[in-house]
Amino acid sequence: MTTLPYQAFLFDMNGTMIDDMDYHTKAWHQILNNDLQGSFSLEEVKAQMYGKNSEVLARFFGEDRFTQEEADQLSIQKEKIYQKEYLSHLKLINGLDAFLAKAKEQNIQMAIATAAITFNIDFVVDNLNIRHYFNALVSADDVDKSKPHPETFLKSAEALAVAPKKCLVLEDAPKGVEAAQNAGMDCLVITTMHGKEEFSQYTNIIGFVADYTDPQLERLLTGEGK
Ligand SMILES: O=P(O)(O)OC[C@H]1O[C@@H](O)[C@H](O)[C@@H](O)[C@@H]1O
Repeated sequence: MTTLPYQAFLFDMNGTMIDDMDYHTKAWHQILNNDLQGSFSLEEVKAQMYGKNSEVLARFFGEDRFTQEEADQLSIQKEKIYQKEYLSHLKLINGLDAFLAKAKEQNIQMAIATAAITFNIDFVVDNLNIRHYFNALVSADDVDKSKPHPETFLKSAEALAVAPKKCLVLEDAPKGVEAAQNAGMDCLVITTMHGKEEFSQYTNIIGFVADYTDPQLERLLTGEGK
């Protein structure tokens, strides 16, 4: 029997399972500038919007600007804008449906490990009818610190009862790859929003793919090498 290189796949969600990061950038841009009277460019927003929504708000306006309640309200407000704009475009990245089905057949444990709140995970998994593929869902609501802190990935590995070394993280963002590296996990990068050159400082990357039809992915499901 061939041994598979990884026992678990930990999927980042936004930008990795669905190609929606432009919609997050625009929703943040609207909240930060129109509702909160900031003056941030789309480029600044794109570079700084990683992690939990409360962390993003603190990064732009400082730790003391909002109470937890205000931050939670702004977070929901931002996700409602995002969901309304993105809904008619919502679909899995090419080839992911077949990849999930094959991984499930091979008994690979799978989790969604995201900085998004549960409200957005539900929006994605229920509209796309893919909840049954996942053995664990770890959201912003489940961790103290989000990416690049390793907590999201370590909690996911723990929930699946798989050692970090046996987990492969699938990510699209540099801060997510950094979180995987901090968790002692290998990472496969999906180049939806960030180019290969933006990841040069990381040592845990096993490959770059544009989508899930890339033949490189076969070896993860067949056990031929790592
Ligand atoms: O960890 P993931 O799945 O890439 O999600 C990240 C995004 O999740 C969104 O909900 C946040 O508002 C974004 O700011 C963040 O970049």
